[in-house]
Amino acid sequence: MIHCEGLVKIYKTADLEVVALQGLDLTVEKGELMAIIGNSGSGKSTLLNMLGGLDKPSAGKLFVDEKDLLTFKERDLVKYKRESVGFVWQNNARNLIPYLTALENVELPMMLRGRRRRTRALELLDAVGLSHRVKNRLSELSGGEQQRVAIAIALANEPRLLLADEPTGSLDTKTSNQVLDLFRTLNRSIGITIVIVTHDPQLARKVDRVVQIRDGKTSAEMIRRVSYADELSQLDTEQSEQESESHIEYAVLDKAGRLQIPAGYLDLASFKDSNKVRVEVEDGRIVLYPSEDTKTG
Ligand SMILES: Nc1ncnc2c1ncn2[C@@H]1O[C@H](COP(=O)(O)OP(=O)(O)OP(=O)(O)O)[C@@H](O)[C@H]1O
Repeated sequence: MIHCEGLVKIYKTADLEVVALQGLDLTVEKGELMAIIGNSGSGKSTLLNMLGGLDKPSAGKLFVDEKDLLTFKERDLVKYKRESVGFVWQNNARNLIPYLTALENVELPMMLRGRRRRTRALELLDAVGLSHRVKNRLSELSGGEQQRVAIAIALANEPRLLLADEPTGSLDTKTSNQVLDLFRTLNRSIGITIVIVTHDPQLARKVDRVVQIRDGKTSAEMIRRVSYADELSQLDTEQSEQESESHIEYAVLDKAGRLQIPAGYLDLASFKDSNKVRVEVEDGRIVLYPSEDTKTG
């Protein structure tokens, strides 16, 4: 569904250049529900903007649904944004119009495409669990309910890809969980591919795969050992796993053979004061040893 290779984004301001993405590789399968995590400034929103066609990469490859976004003309981008992707933002003022009802808010993007709307808008509001609130103005809804309307709007034009930037950032834990469960339900029921950018490790636990970005590059991947549905059923029978056991962490090995050692591992005394490691192959494994240099001084 998504294939990025060596993606670079440089922002040029009056007197400086910021390299927000530094050769990022990422593949997302069709129908995946995945999260991108990373510290502030690591490049998460930049990546999401590239995936959504809101901004153009400076270099690299970016294919979504086998379409090469780097070759898109302005007209192709408008069509892509309108038909292929849906967005959900943390700040739902970006998605919603407060003085319109929930129903009118969902109808609006469909009107812009000249489509049959009322029935579909009602279906969408039902799908996000808001059939009892269709006539309420946005200003009369809670934060979680507004975010559900935002998700219904994002789905209005039947996109194949849903991009969410900190969608639970302004919600309390219980409401965040409900919104996340909704993402999961939609992912399973309509098979839509969902990419969520987040700081929230709890949110990251609820998806099948988490990709970590550091300094504009993918640095690690956590892949769920047990499906989320299985984990929930285990919770019911009180055989819950430890948090740390729900995902396996992988370091990312890039095409040039570069590997980023996970944060914390290099704090081991034997590795701490050297910028070299000895690399050996043993029984089909690649093993890293502290370099001899450290021992000899
Ligand atoms: N329009 C822009 N012009 C100049 N620099 C930018 C622009 N947008 C982002 N940057 C810079 O690019 C880098 C990556 O920013 P980005 O917003 O993608 O990070 P992020 O991981 O989403 O951070 P956060 O979690 O704080 O939102 C930062 O150094 C940021 O200051």
